[in-house]
Amino acid sequence: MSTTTSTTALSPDSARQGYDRSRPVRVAVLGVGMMGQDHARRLATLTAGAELVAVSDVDVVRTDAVAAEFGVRAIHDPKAAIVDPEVDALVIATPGFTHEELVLLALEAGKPVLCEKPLTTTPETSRRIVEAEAALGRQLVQVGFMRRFDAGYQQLRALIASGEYGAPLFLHCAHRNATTPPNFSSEMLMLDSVVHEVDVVRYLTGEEVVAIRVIAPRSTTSAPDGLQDPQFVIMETESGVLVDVEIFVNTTFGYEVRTELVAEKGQARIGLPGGFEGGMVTQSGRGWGGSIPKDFKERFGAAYDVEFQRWIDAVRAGTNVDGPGVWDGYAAAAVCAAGVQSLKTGERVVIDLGPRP
Ligand SMILES: NC(=O)C1=CN([C@@H]2O[C@H](COP(=O)(O)OP(=O)(O)OC[C@H]3O[C@@H](n4cnc5c(N)ncnc54)[C@H](O)[C@@H]3O)[C@@H](O)[C@H]2O)C=CC1
Ligand SMILES: O=C1[C@@H](O)[C@H](O)[C@@H](O)[C@H](O)[C@H]1O
Repeated sequence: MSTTTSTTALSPDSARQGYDRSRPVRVAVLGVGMMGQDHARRLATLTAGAELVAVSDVDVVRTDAVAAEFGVRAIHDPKAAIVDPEVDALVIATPGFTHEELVLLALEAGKPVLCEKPLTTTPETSRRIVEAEAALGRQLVQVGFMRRFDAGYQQLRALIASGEYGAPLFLHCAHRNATTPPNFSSEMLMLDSVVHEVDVVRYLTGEEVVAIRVIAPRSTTSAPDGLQDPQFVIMETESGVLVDVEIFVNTTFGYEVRTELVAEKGQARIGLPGGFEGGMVTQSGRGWGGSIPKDFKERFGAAYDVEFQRWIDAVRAGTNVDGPGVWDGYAAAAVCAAGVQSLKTGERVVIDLGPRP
């Protein structure tokens, strides 16, 4: 049964003390659109040690409908959900531009957060979160860069780290979506989509991205008017690994995320049909073929599952984060902002992250 709460009394002391670890972590999901509903289902049905207790969305009709579906509380004011004494931890799945305010409130309430990517949409706002968490003196915020939990990316990282193939030289990436939601802007190809490759490059190489250039080729006729799609992104890491990303978000046919490593003594690829996304390659008669995932929920479904389980395990263990944190979110935001600048000017833009608190 769902109940409706519009405001809840602040209880910062009890929230700061953490929760009773003998029971499941009581989680509220803020923003129950496409991803939030998927995460709510994950928490309600799959993640061990978690209990979905509430959902909250500025769209109150949606809040009530999703709450009723899962039999949890509908909290109409997302800020009230953050300080609710019966909520131990939060998943933020609202649009990126809302993340700063919600994450800062969660930090103030002393509650662990799994915030969907991007951490925020500008380096300045992400930096404020980095500083707020540093001032608190403990990690509370994990960022939803789920590719770090994908078996393919984990294998590729281990291969690079082993040194067996020598130093990495190039990473060739392709990131293709079938279609985009309404209002998807040219900047969002960088801020919403390539932000994943920025994180992947940092995760795979263990290096920061120091420069970026974005080239705007001819646009596909399948893209809405005015949308620069595709784009070609070139990044350089600290040691000079060169990364190219074809970002193409209106392919019309399906979802593909590929990464190819070229190293001194070997090469490796992930994301091809039959690879780690679970696709199958078939041969029969005189034909061969495979299937292409429909979208990220299919391609990275297992990665989101692992991401959530490890996050809940970390919250139960009191470490709160087991994956990318606020610095990773900030670094990605800084690279993406430079990418947006480069898209406008066509120039190579150098990135300076400044000191890490
Ligand atoms: N990791 C991944 O692969 C993916 C991550 N995302 C990320 O997930 C987040 C949500 O994306 P979608 O689900 O696609 O968006 P969506 O538009 O489907 O849902 C967002 C929901 O948030 C609600 N909302 C807006 N402002 C709010 C606020 N201040 N407080 C509470 N609710 C608010 C909206 O009413 C809506 O229901 C974004 O950060 C996006 O970048 C999205 C797709 C895939
Ligand atoms: O995060 C995601 C979306 O927001 C984004 O729009 C897609 O391009 C990504 O592939 C997906 O993982």
